Amino acid sequence: MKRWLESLGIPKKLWLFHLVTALTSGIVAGVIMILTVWTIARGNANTDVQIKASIMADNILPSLQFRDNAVAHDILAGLGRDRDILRAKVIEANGETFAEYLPERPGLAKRLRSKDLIRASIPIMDGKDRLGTVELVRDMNSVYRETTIYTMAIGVAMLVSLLVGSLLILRLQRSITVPLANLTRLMKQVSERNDYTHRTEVTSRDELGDLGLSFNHMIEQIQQRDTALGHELSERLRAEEQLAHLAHHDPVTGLPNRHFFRKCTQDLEKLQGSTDHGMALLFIDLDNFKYVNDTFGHDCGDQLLTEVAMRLQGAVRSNDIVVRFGGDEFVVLLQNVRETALALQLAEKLREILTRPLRLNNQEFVVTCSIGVAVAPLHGRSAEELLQNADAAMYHAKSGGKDGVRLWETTMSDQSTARFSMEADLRHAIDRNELEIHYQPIVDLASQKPVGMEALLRWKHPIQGYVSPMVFIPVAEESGLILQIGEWVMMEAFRQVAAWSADFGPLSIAVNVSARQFRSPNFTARADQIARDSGLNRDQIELELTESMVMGHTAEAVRIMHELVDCGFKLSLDDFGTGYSSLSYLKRFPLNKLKIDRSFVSDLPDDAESAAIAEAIAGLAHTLGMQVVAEGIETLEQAAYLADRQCRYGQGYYFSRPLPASRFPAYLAETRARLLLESRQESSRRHT
Ligand SMILES: Nc1nc2c(ncn2[C@@H]2O[C@@H]3COP(=O)(O)O[C@H]4[C@@H](O)[C@H](n5cnc6c(=O)[nH]c(N)nc65)O[C@@H]4COP(=O)(O)O[C@H]3[C@H]2O)c(=O)[nH]1
Repeated sequence: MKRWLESLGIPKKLWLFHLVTALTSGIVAGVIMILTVWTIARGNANTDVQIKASIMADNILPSLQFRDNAVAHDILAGLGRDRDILRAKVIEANGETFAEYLPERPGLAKRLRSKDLIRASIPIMDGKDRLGTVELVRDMNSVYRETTIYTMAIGVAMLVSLLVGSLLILRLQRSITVPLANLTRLMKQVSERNDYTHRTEVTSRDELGDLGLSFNHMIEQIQQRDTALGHELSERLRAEEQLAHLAHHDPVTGLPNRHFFRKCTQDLEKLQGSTDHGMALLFIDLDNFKYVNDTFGHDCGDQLLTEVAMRLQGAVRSNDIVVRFGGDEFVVLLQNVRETALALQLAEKLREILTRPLRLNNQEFVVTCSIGVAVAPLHGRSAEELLQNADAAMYHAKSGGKDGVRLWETTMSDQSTARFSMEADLRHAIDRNELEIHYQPIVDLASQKPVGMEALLRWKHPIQGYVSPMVFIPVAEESGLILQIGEWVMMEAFRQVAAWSADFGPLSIAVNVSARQFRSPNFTARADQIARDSGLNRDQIELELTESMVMGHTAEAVRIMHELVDCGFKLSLDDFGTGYSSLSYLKRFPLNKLKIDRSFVSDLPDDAESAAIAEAIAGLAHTLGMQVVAEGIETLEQAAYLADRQCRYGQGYYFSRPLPASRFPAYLAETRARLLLESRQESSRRHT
């Protein structure tokens, strides 16, 4: 029963409740009312018969006194109009019937035998004497009638109230079930379809109305959270995608990066077992990217890289992979290429495409590149091995004059290893006192007097002997060791020249500064501190910069140069004329000297072109208020030629090779003595 009740819906429960309540209360009330009506009707009938009997007793008294029973009978017959009176009788005191009236009613005898009769017996008194008794008998018909009528009225009232109650219940039931059904439908929509757009209609202000409002509010909040969550989720997904893209792609060119390359080659190797199916790897390094980047700024450099990336991608097949491997390094993985001839042919094609002129910042550039090629399985069975070998081949292409393609050969690995071991050895060079500075005099060309010197670094390798700075300075630059080495050179040279200046009078010292040193954040402060510690005057110190390091990021370079000049250092521009000198910039630089590169000096005075260049540089420097130093003077003619063309200073083997510190004082002393002697001889010749 309980289960059955629980399984019923609210409308049916309401109906059941209503029926049970209405019927129970109707029946109870009906029974009580019928009983009450019955009791009252019976009481009324009883009273009525008593009253009638009393009246009859009073009326019949004379008939009894005069013993006229006919009159008595007539009086009794007057009760005949009352349909409920069944018998009226006058009994004398002696018990004999004086008069009796029996109305003519159908079934009177049967009715008189009924148990439900009301009897009234009233004495007929004459004063204090009782003459007889009036006896009336009536049946219960009127009581039954009355009770029946009431019962029917109650029944009708009950039916009407049941009907009205049902209508009310129907309304009540609708006012409950409709909002509940709406809520249920909405909830299903939310839970099954995650659709938060709908709201339930709130029509009442009762608890159900509150429930509807609360539900709508809840949906509203869920919708907002859902939207926010969805937004957040899509943001996060986008960020994750972006991160994944960034982790595997180069932001400048959009090409896959080295991480992508490694992952991709690992996947390929897993898939295909090894590289036996054929794979060629091209390692491409741009030859003059650093110059473009330093001279024309990073934006220009980035444009160049993007253009290179586009050209490479446009030139390979769709299943080949082009990767930006590092700064100006690109790797191209050619799939299903087994023949070295084909790989070389493709590499040559790429080299040719890359060297086609391109325009950046309204200027035309030609970018050359060096390409190393390694082909599987001949030059390596794994992508990593191929990469190393192609890299080594690329180095050889570069050191062989750049702008070329080289196929990997077994001997190359040894040379690459040698480069790495050089870097490792160089790290210990300072600690192991393997570095030395040699000093090359700088001479006043007119008087031939040494006025200063250039510090030139030497590395005395324990096994290889003297290693040229042309070889180890690039390694030091690339590895960052140049910062430490450069500081050591300044410390050693400043200290040394301070000591010689004390003995020989003020001498100037020119120190080469590398690009990396120049751009290091605290270069000026460090140089200033080292100069202070050495005791050497700042105006004796000349820092040699190169064109490429000051032409790029000009504003920043000019700022650093001014910082150095403000500290009291002199600045000179080394190897002038070999780079891509922008003369318009030159006048913005606070330079003290221009150094004519020895390549223009070596062919002097016969080569007209070199002579014109040397002369132009000297003239330009003169116009800009700078002094000129010619490098690489090897002959008297060169010295004389340059001296005649506004070139005040010179250095070169003609005057002296770079000398170790131990021999430099002797050189100074001898030169001075010689010059003194020569000047005395000259003056005595004049006098004679
Ligand atoms: N053929 C010929 N050569 C002559 C003559 N006179 C001088 N030289 C050589 O010319 C180079 C001049 O130095 P540089 O142009 O600054 O070029 C330098 C400079 O760029 C760099 N370098 C040397 N020492 C340092 C240093 O301490 N720091 C930095 N950053 N670079 C250095 O290494 C380069 C090469 O230095 P070195 O091999 O010492 O070569 C030196 C010098 O030995 C001559 O008459 N004929």
